[in-house]
Amino acid sequence: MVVEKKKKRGKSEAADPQPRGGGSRDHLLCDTMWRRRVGALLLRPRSPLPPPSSTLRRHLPDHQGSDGGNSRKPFIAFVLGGPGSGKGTQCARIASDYGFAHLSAGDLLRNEISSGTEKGELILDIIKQGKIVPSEITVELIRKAMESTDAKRVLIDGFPRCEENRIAFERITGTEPDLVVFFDCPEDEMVKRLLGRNQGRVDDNIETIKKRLKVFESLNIPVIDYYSSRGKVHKINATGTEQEIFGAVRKLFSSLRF
Ligand SMILES: Nc1ncnc2c1ncn2[C@@H]1O[C@H](COP(=O)(O)OP(=O)(O)OP(=O)(O)O)[C@@H](O)[C@H]1O
Ligand SMILES: Nc1ccn([C@@H]2O[C@H](COP(=O)(O)O)[C@@H](O)[C@H]2O)c(=O)n1
Ligand SMILES: [Mg+2]
Repeated sequence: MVVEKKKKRGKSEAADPQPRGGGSRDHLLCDTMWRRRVGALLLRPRSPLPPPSSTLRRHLPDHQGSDGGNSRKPFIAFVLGGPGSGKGTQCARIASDYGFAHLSAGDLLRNEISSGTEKGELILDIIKQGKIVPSEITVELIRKAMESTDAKRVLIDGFPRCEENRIAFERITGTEPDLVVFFDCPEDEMVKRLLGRNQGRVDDNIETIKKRLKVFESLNIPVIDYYSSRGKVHKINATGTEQEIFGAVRKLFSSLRF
């Protein structure tokens, strides 16, 4: 199933998106420009990315398991949707009712900002602009978080945000998601929710929200389309109350064989 395009998501004028093939793509940078700026940071001598460690390998091969249960990889669900579509809210409920570890890419990046490192400053700068952090940084944070959980079911919330994220994840971890959940929400509803979130996030202001919506439309939707073409996407209507939406989520998760 290829996901219907933005018309169905009730686009508002707030986003003023550029056509995918044309117009200025500055706001769409996955990491081209930033790579230049952070070249030194990323290319600094450091140990090369290790091959999946034994802990991660235990999680990564086919999750059906091939050596008596010792090599089971966790069931991995990517959770996608526009900014404010309710990914974090629904993930918290899924984690609690279905025993998933909840790894939020945004939270992992924000934790890195709190560390006060040079990398943290770079991440803050990118998040303030609603752009996407270089994949090497995000995938490494996710890889470490996956390694440090024993959970057999993992939700990866807000990742992959662009094709480059997806490809880097698959290359570095050697695995793919078992399921992709897409919370489909109209833009005007997402804007309303974000402006009312009140959690002091540096990117919850109308200017940055507009940029995040454009980035979602231009870079994240192609990832959803990619997984749709592989039969992995389950789209959930993310309008209505949290409880109503969780009703649809429950239907999906109760039908899964982990
Ligand atoms: N169904 C809903 N109806 C109204 N408000 C909601 C609903 N679901 C979540 N919210 C609220 O909307 C805001 C955004 O929700 P949430 O943080 O879960 O979104 P998100 O998709 O994780 O956003 P982001 O991509 O910015 O992290 C929060 O304040 C949350 O409490
Ligand atoms: N894969 C990702 C995920 C997030 N970011 C950056 O963090 C911001 C906030 O993410 P949320 O999921 O918490 O909304 C997002 O706008 C990006 O700037 C990222 O770069 N890559
Ligand atoms: Mg979130």
